[in-house]
Amino acid sequence: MMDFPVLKNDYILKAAKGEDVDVVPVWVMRQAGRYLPEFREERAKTDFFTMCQTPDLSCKVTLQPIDRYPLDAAIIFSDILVIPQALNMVVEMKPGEGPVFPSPLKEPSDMSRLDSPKYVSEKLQYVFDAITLTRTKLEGRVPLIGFAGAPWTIMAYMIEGKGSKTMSNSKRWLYAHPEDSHKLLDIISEATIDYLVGQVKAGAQMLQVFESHAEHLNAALFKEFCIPYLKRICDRVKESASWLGFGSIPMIIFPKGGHYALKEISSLNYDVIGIDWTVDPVKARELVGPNKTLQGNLDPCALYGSKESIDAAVKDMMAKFGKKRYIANLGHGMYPDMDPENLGAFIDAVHKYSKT
Ligand SMILES: Cc1c2[nH]c(c1CCC(=O)O)Cc1[nH]c(c(CCC(=O)O)c1C)Cc1[nH]c(c(CCC(=O)O)c1C)Cc1[nH]c(c(C)c1CCC(=O)O)C2
Repeated sequence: MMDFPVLKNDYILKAAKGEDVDVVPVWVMRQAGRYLPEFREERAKTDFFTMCQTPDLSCKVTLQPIDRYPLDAAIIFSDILVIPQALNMVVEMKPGEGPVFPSPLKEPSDMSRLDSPKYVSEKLQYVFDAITLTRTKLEGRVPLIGFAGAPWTIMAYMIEGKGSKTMSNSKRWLYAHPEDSHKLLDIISEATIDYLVGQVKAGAQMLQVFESHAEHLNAALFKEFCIPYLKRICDRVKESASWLGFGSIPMIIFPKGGHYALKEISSLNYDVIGIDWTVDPVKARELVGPNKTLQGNLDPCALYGSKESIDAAVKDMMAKFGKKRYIANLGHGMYPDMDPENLGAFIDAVHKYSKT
């Protein structure tokens, strides 16, 4: 096990475990990103995936929001789509368009193009190196979060080849090729387990699994095509981390648009459930019960409002969540055209209402 600087702020780890904290911890999704001028300056010089593959650059932009704001966690700068890349698919980041796969999986026979998940950890060593470097450079200021996409979300990208309004290509697989869908989800899950365990070994102190495409499914599809894989990932990663001497690694599941599945998800071993802004925090608490930490859920677009309106929205949000078993966050990521000052107003408001 590596030797890292002593952790000075463990609020988020405590909140994840349900321990009492005197302030509500806060971080935001996409906190390292284009809304920050210092990120855009780096990004202007280097292609997106080259940045991900260069530990010095990944570390540098991961630390940018930590240097600027009193956040309670850092999240490693990378992308969920490094898993399809490690399975032998080409993914490019097109300006103004987002990620694009030039040759997506069209039919189940295309799965023969995929490499074995056995080699994923070797191929993603650059992420582990970025994590180790960043954990060192953080000097114990805050914990470092690692992450991966959930299997359905990754499968949908591999089949659609880009963002999609309907996900009808990938959903066609679920209805027309259920067995092959399970085969693909199994491959992605095995890759993801090794990848997340590798992140823990490299220094990640908490993990988030992004089920960003939950909104396209329903309770029945989620139960068949998501739950078993989310369960396998959580149980196997926790078991390996514990066996390797890292104790109980806190894990967050973020099912974006998955309001219909919250109760089912609460039966899994994730410590934290992230909710998007469409879910009422009081209803979410009823659904998941008292033994899970909730994370979220301000509408990111609230950051387009005035500082006063952000303050009022945070006050309302925090009254609904309460201060126990709660991690403050947005209901999804920052957008590139947001004012960095307004993120500061969000974080200040969380601190203000977490004290009173
Ligand atoms: C679906 C998804 C992806 N990537 C990710 C998800 C899950 C979260 C979600 O639901 O948004 C996860 C992700 N992507 C990125 C991070 C870094 C850590 C952080 O949150 O700060 C994380 C955790 C950096 C990024 N990932 C991306 C950027 C912007 C790309 C750029 O700089 O050109 C960043 C900073 C690109 C990306 N990557 C992806 C998309 C759809 C896009 C385009 C979005 C856009 O253009 O704003 C796939």
